[in-house]
Amino acid sequence: MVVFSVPAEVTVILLDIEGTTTPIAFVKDILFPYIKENVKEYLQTHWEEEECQQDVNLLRKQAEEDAHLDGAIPIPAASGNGVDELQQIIQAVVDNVCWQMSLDRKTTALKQLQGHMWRAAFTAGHMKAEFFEDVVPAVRKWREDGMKVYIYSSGSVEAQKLLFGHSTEGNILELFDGHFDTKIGHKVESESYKKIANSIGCSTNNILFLTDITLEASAAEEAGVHVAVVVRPGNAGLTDDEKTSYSPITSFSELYLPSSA
Ligand SMILES: CSCCC(=O)C(=O)COP(=O)(O)O
Ligand SMILES: [Mg+2]
Repeated sequence: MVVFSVPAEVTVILLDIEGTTTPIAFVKDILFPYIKENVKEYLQTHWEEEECQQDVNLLRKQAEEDAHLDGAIPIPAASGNGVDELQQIIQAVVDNVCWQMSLDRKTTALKQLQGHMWRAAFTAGHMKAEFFEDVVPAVRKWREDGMKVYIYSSGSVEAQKLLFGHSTEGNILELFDGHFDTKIGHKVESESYKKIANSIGCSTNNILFLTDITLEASAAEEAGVHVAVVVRPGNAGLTDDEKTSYSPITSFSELYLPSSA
């Protein structure tokens, strides 16, 4: 049951994660609660480490940019005033992280810390990433048909590699030619897709982007990228207008590649 014929000029498939390869429930019920439940202890344990200090500095910079936003939580710099001050700063970081997460913000600062925190849970085998059942067979088939397959998610590249390296399907990292995150730009900005094409070494019209978010789809389209919007169980539904404007698919098996004929 083919519902989307992939244009012949497409040589690269670019995949979103949450709501596209992976159920939103896995992110909202497993990945995000892990952060909220463990962030304070993580900061207390790793505070002196260079990586943790870099994460905190990036969060502090983000907090300064966010100062004008309703409910924004500043992160004070240390003045060297002892244990009480340190605990206050840690609490401010915790509150800032929880505030950002309550708004499902996709800032590089938040995503970088989350990626570092998930490392322990994935590598210890406490968490295994989940994919919709059509995902892995389709990606294998696309690669056999000569497609390159990349990931573009708001989750940090480090987090993406943890996810695909520790999944219910095992380590499937080898299926991907590369990864992009918000360091290249935000997913709702068309410039990001031009930069991705440039980095891959192709034209934007050689790329097909699969995502569940129509704002991301329209930004990609504006850059000349082909898009198909993915509708999965647990995703927000599309409006009638969105159903008409985009090409909704419910499974990767609904894509038809001319090269596979
Ligand atoms: C390694 S992805 C973790 C999920 C996440 O943090 C996220 O923000 C997912 O966003 P996406 O761009 O994949 O929809
Ligand atoms: Mg998504």
